[in-house]
Amino acid sequence: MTGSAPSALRPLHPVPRALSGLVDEFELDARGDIDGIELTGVSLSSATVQPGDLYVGVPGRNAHGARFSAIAREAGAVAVLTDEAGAAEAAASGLPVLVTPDARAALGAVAGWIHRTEDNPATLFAVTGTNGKTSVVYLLFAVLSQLGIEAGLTSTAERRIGDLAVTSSLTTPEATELHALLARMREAEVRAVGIEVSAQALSRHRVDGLVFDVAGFTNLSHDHLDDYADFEEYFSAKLELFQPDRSRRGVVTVDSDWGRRIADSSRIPVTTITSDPAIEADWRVTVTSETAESTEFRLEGPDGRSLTTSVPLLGWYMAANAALAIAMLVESGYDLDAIAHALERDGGILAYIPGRAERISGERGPVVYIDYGHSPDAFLNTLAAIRKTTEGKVVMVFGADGDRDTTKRHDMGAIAARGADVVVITDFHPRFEDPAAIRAALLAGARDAVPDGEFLEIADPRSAFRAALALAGDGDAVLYAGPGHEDYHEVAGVKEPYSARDDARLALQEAGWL
Ligand SMILES: CC(=O)N[C@H]1[C@@H](OP(=O)(O)OP(=O)(O)OC[C@H]2O[C@@H](n3ccc(=O)[nH]c3=O)[C@H](O)[C@@H]2O)O[C@H](CO)[C@@H](O)[C@@H]1O[C@H](C)C(=O)N[C@@H](C)C(=O)N[C@H](CCC(=O)O)C(=O)O
Ligand SMILES: Nc1ncnc2c1ncn2[C@@H]1O[C@H](COP(=O)(O)OP(=O)(O)OP(=O)(O)O)[C@@H](O)[C@H]1O
Repeated sequence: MTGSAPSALRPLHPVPRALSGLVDEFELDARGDIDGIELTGVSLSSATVQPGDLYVGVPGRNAHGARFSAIAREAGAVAVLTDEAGAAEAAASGLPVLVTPDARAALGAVAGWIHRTEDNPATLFAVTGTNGKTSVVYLLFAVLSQLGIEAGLTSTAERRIGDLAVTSSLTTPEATELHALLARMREAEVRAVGIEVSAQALSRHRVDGLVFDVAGFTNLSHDHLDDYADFEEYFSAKLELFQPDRSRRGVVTVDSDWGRRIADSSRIPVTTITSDPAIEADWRVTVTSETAESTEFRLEGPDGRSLTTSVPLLGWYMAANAALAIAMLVESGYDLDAIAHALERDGGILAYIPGRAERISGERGPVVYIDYGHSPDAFLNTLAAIRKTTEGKVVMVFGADGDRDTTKRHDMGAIAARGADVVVITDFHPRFEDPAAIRAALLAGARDAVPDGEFLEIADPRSAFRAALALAGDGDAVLYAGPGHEDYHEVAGVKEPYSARDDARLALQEAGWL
């Protein structure tokens, strides 16, 4: 049930809005004739412009978007919104130009106006945190569907409306895509939407123009320190979601100091949740049984009510994620007893999360998981969960992103070395970096942690996975961390087709285990 083509979902029947109305509403400086022009959409990239769109040219790392105004016009754009720096290039396209001091900052409200997002009756759930966002969004979707509610989601893996899905490019879409998606969801009568909100999205105005009904926080650990100067700055970006201009209510996991700080510093009503018996919170989750196939847990609420259910997913943290999803639903007005009834009827939460500790193996041979975890904390948790349900040895295959936070590599290597019996280091999206240097950094972390550990270095991921499989047998587990749901491998700017899930299935067939 993974997505199809990587295209955005837009409304099928947009109701046009007058360009002059936009100018008045946002007091824009209009240059050129705007009379009679109607807008049916808005795009931040010339590559995604559709006829009737407003093209928005913002400055980027590589270029000013206004440079692509002529291409946008050829694709059907009817006007350009940009800043003063882009105005001349935008005007050269011959389109009318609207100027505003910071076009990216204006974008959320503008996209919301064009797509009439305020008319959307859906309940909006936002999920943030370093790990678990995608999982919570899918768990929200699953429980809502089991309640008979038409649901939608946007995640790192896909944008989904019921059975319709497209592959995602960013974790959180740009405001242009997000508002269009919500308009499409309104057409499909979606009543509730789970939205994965990255720190980058908050910092870059991607969720502007929305106020979420309930925001959820999972945790904070080492990641994205290429984008943020330090943890404090990364934390501040996430904290923004728990303020009145972004969300109405919050449910915050207080297992860590970061969570407690969010709960204390937030200026919206916050309900707390924990899976740590030593911590006080409004909601408490206790894992009652863990197997390779499923995790069962009990959730106790603030008013003495509780439920016991299970997720068909590996690890205590999936129980924590499911409990967070349920608490968010209750905070938005759904009844805990109704949720308990639906889950009991169905024998637990019917969730499928693409590429999150996804079990690829069958009945015979080692248990093989493909996971999207690419941070030290994700490695720690997934390895601990696999260790708990594995009698034999644990073999781990992984690499690290090129051109992304380099400071986490040493810890990733060290945690893998400590948690797995055999570690196979391979390439994972080296992008423009030297792949050998990335592997060396991971190996150094592994060797520093476990000097006499068993480490293999195999650059080609296909060969690396097969080498790992050759070392495993019945009762053992192989964890391939990093690629998750993805269907490409990015080397020097080229995305080569590569699905770890498909390749792992093929390797299991070759080995006679599938
Ligand atoms: C560092 C960063 O955030 N870059 C984003 C930025 O790209 P950029 O500044 O490099 O853009 P640029 O190439 O200079 O182009 C400038 C403008 O011209 C437009 N353009 C450019 C070329 C062209 O032919 N036509 C055209 O219209 C671009 O759409 C852009 O609006 O603007 C682009 C358009 O919106 C984004 O796609 C791009 O995100 C890149 C892909 C990215 O990787 N972002 C990461 C940091 C990110 O946001 N990650 C989080 C992950 C969170 C998690 O893992 O938890 C996320 O939410 O996805
Ligand atoms: N609540 C949690 N606490 C700690 N680790 C978790 C938790 N949930 C998931 N993980 C780990 O993080 C990995 C990534 O999970 P998930 O994709 O749900 O996170 P994410 O926040 O969406 O990350 P990304 O935005 O990079 O996709 C999982 O495979 C698991 O190893």
